[in-house]
Amino acid sequence: MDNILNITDSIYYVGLNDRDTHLFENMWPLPKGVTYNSYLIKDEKNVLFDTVKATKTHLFIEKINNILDGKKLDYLVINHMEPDHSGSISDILRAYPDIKIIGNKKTFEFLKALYGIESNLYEIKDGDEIDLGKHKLKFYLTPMVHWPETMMTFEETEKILFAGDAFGGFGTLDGGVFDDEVDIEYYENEIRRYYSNIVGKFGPMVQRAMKKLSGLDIKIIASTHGPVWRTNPGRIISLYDKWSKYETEEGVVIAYGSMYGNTEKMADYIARCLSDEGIKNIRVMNSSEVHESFIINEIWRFKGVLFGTNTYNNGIFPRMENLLINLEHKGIKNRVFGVFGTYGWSGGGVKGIVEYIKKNKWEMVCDPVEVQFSAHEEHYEKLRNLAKEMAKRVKE
Ligand SMILES: Cc1cc2nc3c(=O)[nH]c(=O)nc-3n(C[C@H](O)[C@H](O)[C@H](O)COP(=O)(O)O)c2cc1C
Repeated sequence: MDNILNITDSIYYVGLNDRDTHLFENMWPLPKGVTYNSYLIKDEKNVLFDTVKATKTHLFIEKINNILDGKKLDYLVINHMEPDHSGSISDILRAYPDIKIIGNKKTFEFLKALYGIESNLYEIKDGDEIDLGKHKLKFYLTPMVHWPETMMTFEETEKILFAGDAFGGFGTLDGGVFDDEVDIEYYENEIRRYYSNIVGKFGPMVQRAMKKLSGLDIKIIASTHGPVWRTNPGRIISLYDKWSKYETEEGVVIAYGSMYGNTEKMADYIARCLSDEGIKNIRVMNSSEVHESFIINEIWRFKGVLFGTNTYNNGIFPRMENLLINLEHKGIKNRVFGVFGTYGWSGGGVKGIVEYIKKNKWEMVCDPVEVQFSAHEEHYEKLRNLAKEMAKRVKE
């Protein structure tokens, strides 16, 4: 019985690190890896919470077998059906053919459509409870955090919330698993990146879920990604509250696209002017170099957003347009925006960004600043003015 990690005396961590996958959802970079967390309660009835990505099934089942030590697995609770958590369900069913799979109506629709599984089902409704012996589970449906079937399970004796993807983040657990065992600031940035990239679009549904859970005396939050919060669960709850309300800090993100440095020159000048105005948090980010995942993360944090682009084939520089498409998907709100850029002959880059801003009803701090080929002495006043208007708004 080696390598067994207890969350409490009878609750075990059976998740795994993934340092091999480079892109989460084949899209979001994973420089620090990711975990697929799963948990097991041993009681009169033994229950597993979610599974792991199919690439990790073998190690996962080995861990479960070690802990159960010949005992049977009675239930599998599926809080979320995304394949990074549901990928081992078929194998669990093969290993434990008598298991009952607990989920809601939508879970079972997805289970059939994804894996063809239609047997061993135990359907629950919002607020239903199941007794395990010493432990008691209560189910809370939390749709669209961030899929339609998503739910959370509260274990009432030890007051632990099995939260699915909510409160989770990127980053492997390198030894430490609990919030008090790790440098939590190292994880917080990756938790916000996970939130903004994966869950961010669903802020109102996160708020609805948090209201539903607000009466619970939660001692431990066990998400399906990242650290387990046992010492300060209030910290991740308040961060989630802030992010899902689209609240901001004082600071400006300048995201730009530039082939030959002319638009970048404007970005650097504006950044210097913002600093003159007393803004300390300024992030100048090259959209060709920095994946939009990281730019979105910074935009989720700060109130001011400046977009810079050259003109490329009559339109926005493609890497910048990609960022705009993503931000539009995320439904970003409560920010103030500004635009600057360059063109050679006909223009179209700056105009294209302004169209995005209008379409999304995002607020602009002042008119855009556009120059032919490169900014010179006569353009600096306008750029300084853009920085001043932006600084004024983010300090409000
Ligand atoms: C491949 C390419 C395509 C371009 N397409 C246009 C265009 O359609 N319309 C235009 O006005 N300028 C166009 N330009 C000119 C650039 O927008 C201009 O040179 C600008 O100063 C480049 O800024 P940068 O150095 O920040 O990339 C193009 C330049 C290149 C290299």
